[in-house]
Amino acid sequence: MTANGERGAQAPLDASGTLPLDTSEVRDWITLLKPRVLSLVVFTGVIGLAVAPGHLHPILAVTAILCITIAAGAAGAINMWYDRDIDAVMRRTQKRPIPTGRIGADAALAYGILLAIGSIGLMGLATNWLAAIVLAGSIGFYVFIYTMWLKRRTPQNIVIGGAAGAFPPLIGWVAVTGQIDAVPLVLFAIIFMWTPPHFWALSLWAHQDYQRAGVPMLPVISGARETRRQVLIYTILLVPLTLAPWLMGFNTVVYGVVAALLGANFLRHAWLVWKDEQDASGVSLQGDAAAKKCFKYSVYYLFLLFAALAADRLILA
Ligand code: HEM
Ligand SMILES: CC(C)=CCC/C(C)=C/CC/C(C)=C/COP(=O)(O)OP(=O)(O)O
Repeated sequence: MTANGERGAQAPLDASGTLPLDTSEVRDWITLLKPRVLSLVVFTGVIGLAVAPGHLHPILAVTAILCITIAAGAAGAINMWYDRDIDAVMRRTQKRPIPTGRIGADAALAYGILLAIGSIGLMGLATNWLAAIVLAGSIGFYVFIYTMWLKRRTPQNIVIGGAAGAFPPLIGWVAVTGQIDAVPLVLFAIIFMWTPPHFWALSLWAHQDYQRAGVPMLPVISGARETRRQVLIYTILLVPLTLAPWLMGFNTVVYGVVAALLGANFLRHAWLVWKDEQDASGVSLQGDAAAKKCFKYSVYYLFLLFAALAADRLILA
């Protein structure tokens, strides 16, 4: 690898005469799939599949999860292809494989498209074509609606476009049942409502990156104070919604109590973001410590909430 991150001409052959595996190259191709974000996307998909009524052969269930993983990764790769210009400007993203030249833009696009087509086709063959259609819809939503249309146009980009990340539990459910029911739509709505506090908490300290790249995220357009207010509002809307699976009789009161406790803590974090010591324009005087904690908690929160929902449903309900 050269100093600017580009690959040298040829990797040397090892003693057996074969090309040694370049692990950094493999890592770059994995990076294109946004593996860290994938963890939660796939986890919520697994839960949707696990709590759905009916039976799917274990091999087909694993295949369905693999398809959700590959599809979400493919969407991430196409997102990185399209956003390569702004990724090169933002500090958080400028070391990604395309802006550094370690992977060519065309190769990344081809990779994303191939994985997307492969995952949709395999999902249809392994489970049912409704699951494949919803899977295709979620890739399309993330790529066309969020990445190519809304992200660079409106601060509401993540509210509408963020719905892409809410699809996985619905896809998992449909893979088992072949139909769309009220419960997976509630799970969809929970992630939909969770995304704004998740992202806007982060955007409070990452806004300079977005400003530099010309991306109209909420703090750039409406300021930090309004962003804090929106974090709190969406968290207030989210918490009662998480009680719906219990109120609908899908879960027991045990889930209801766990959801309320996890939600109370999320509300505490959102309240501290709102109350953070600020200057006149709402910029934190505490290095955005409250927003950083709120963002971190948002990730644990969704993991724990979905884990509680599945444990309660599979063991108690
Ligand atoms: C449009 C909606 C969303 C936006 C703009 C967004 C943005 C971000 C950003 C910028 C980060 C931090 C840095 C990074 O890892 O690249 C992040 C982290 C994360 N996001 Fe989101 N996110 C969104 C929706 C989601 C959804 C729907 C999920 C899963 C259900 C999710 C799961 C995660 C996880 C698990 C992390 C932590 C990754 C780590 O450990 O670093 N995000 N998100
Ligand atoms: C099943 C399926 C296809 C799901 C796909 C949905 C998906 C990958 C959701 C994650 C949402 C996300 C990471 C948005 C950030 O994009 P960004 O472009 O704002 O983030 P960046 O600045 O880090 O690139």
